[in-house]
Amino acid sequence: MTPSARHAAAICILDDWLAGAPVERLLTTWGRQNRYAGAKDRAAIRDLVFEVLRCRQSFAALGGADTGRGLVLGLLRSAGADPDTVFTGERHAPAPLTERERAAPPPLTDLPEEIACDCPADLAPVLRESLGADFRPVMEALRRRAAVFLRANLRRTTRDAAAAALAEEGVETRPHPLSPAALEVTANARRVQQSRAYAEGLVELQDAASQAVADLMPLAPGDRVLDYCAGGGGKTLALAGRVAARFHAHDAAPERMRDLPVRAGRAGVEVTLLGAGGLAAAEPFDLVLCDVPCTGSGAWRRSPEAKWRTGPADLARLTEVQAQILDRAAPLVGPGGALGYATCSLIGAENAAQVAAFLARHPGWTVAAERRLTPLDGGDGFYAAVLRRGQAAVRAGGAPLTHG
Ligand SMILES: C[S@@+](CC[C@H](N)C(=O)[O-])C[C@H]1O[C@@H](n2cnc3c(N)ncnc32)[C@H](O)[C@@H]1O
Repeated sequence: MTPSARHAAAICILDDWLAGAPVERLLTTWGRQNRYAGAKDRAAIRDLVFEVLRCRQSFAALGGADTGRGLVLGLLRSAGADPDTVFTGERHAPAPLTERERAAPPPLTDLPEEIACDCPADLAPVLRESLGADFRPVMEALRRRAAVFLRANLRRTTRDAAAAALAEEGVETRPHPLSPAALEVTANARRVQQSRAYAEGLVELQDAASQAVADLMPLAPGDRVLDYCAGGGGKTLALAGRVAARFHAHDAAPERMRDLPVRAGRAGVEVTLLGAGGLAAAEPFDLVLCDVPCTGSGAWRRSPEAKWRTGPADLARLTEVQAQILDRAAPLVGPGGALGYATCSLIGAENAAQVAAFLARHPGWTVAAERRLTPLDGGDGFYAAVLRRGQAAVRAGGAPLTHG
């Protein structure tokens, strides 16, 4: 496909997305309906669509319309490309620009801050309040594509040996400071899943901040561990990469754990899946981690669709679910054990305020460790806390914590 044809495909997909369809379904359907397009074309179209979604508001302003054409025009203008090289009207290319579309766009510096930095209007107040002085730089960081991170499976290899194995297959990486297991892919990320290192369980795809969250959880050999909101098991496997313990995974939607047995097999770890009925028989645990459902605002670079489809009503519903999960998980923690709480959110109501509300409902629990990460730290935005019954509070680095 020519670059123009790829942009034309992105315009169609974006129009359908604006009409309400989910982006992943649109991309899959487009691929099925256009079999002539090769893997490189599909990847390029996906990249175009995702880049637009990360910057929807500013691109709509630059392109003069919140439509597929307007957004792609805004994308080209933002990149300093000449739109006439794409909007040629030739076969499979978008129609030439109209006079109205040719009108000079407003400079980005003249746009309201929330539009210029692509912050959704509905959640802007809570994001501003939660991020303080970091609001603008974090929102700017969320406009850019996220790096690809790997977690070296330290039960099978070292980080250096995993990097060397990947390099033999052309995948270049460098260590990332957020976790002792984290590697940032610097070249040929698309080859990772076909690599031998991946097939043999030496590495897993996992954001570096997500790894840092797992690192914060207290864990000793032989511990009984429950990942209460396990989903695909990213956190379970990151914990299992640290020590030989007894790992259990649960999820209110058990079908979300369907890939976990295969991933655990590849990593060489054993994970027992527990349904709702199995929890009571398996407790108590030394660590119960609640990686709760959240707005995902810390991961909007990877899931930019959510940025425009999550609002205050979702936030209210999610904070209720988060509180319920903590209340249900806390009794599963045995004496001397820990309750872990994690979100990939940047919003205080889902993070420190959620933990503070739990402490208010459950006298005797304290915060033993806490960490807040934003994309300015390199990975996704995450919040994590470790709660214990009746212990003095210390921050992850050892400094005392105060809670209002
Ligand atoms: C953020 S995702 C988990 C991601 C996963 N821990 C990982 O690292 O790959 C949150 C998960 O919580 C599950 N969930 C939602 N409500 C729940 C509940 N009441 N109890 C347990 N799990 C729940 C969802 O099905 C979803 O899989």
